[in-house]
Amino acid sequence: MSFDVLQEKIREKKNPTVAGLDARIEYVPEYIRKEAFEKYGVGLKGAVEAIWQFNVGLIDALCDIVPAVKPQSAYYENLGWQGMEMLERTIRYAKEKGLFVIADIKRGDIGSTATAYAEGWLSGAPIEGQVFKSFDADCVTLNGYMGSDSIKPFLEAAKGEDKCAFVLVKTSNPGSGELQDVKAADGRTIYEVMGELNEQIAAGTEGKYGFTMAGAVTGATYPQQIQDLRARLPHTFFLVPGYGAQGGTAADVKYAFNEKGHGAIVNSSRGIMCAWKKTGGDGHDFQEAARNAAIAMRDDIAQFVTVE
Ligand SMILES: O=C(O)c1cc(=O)[nH]c(=O)n1[C@@H]1O[C@H](COP(=O)(O)O)[C@@H](O)[C@H]1O
Repeated sequence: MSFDVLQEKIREKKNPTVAGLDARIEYVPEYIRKEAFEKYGVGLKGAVEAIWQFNVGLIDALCDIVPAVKPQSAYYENLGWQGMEMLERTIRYAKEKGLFVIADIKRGDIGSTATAYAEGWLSGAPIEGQVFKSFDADCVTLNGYMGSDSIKPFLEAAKGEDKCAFVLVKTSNPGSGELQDVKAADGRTIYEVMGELNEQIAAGTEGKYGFTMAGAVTGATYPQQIQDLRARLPHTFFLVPGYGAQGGTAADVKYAFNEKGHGAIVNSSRGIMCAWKKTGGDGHDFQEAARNAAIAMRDDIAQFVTVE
């Protein structure tokens, strides 16, 4: 329960950032792609092998720098069942390396269906009186805009396992204001209503750092809204995507943290995975480039936030 496990890992590494594992085949250096395609042919199987090699390389290069990784399910789903099997392997490998794994699945559905998702991603599937785990992530992202009954089954599944969830509140994309910034009858914006509902749903699950097991996604591209949400939601841990490739800066994300430098983690996916494309090399240096980009991000944020 709560975000204590993640907050501890952040404190150990003095680094409140998470590396996204969102590989498209064109992000993988050519020498890795070539070898995989020679072995398995140009197709889904070859692409899965190439991305697996890339993920292992990234995890090895980053595991002593970042506390967490966030694979986005879409980049595995688009390779079919072989992609999903590789996602399961990636999650297992990252956990073996001591990383906290946030499975970015953005799910949300009626209670019975949400329970099935929650079993698959968090607690395991109950079969003939036994529980069988598959993806076994530490945390998931959810789209809770269907309401509290679409979130609660995930919190139920996460209970007793030191697991948790992030619920979309104010997202980083350009269209996020179309619905999320609309004012409700009581004058609050929809994202404020969502954030407060989410904090209420999980009330009572606060851990030693004071955060409940239901975190919130607050995009780095909307710093004013992050500031608003930090003030409204003192018990909510924030996932802040949108740093780097989407234009968010360290000065923008600083508002997500409390006075102790706790309560938030900032994501970068393309900025770390694709760093090798900016070194002028042919990709053989992808691990060093990713590592340097992760260190630069950590040091950039440290100019504004000190994690106590
Ligand atoms: O839930 C998320 O992680 C998420 C929410 C959001 O509002 N915006 C957002 O970009 N994301 C995810 O964060 C990652 C951002 O990737 P980069 O822009 O490459 O750093 C992707 O995996 C997105 O799916």
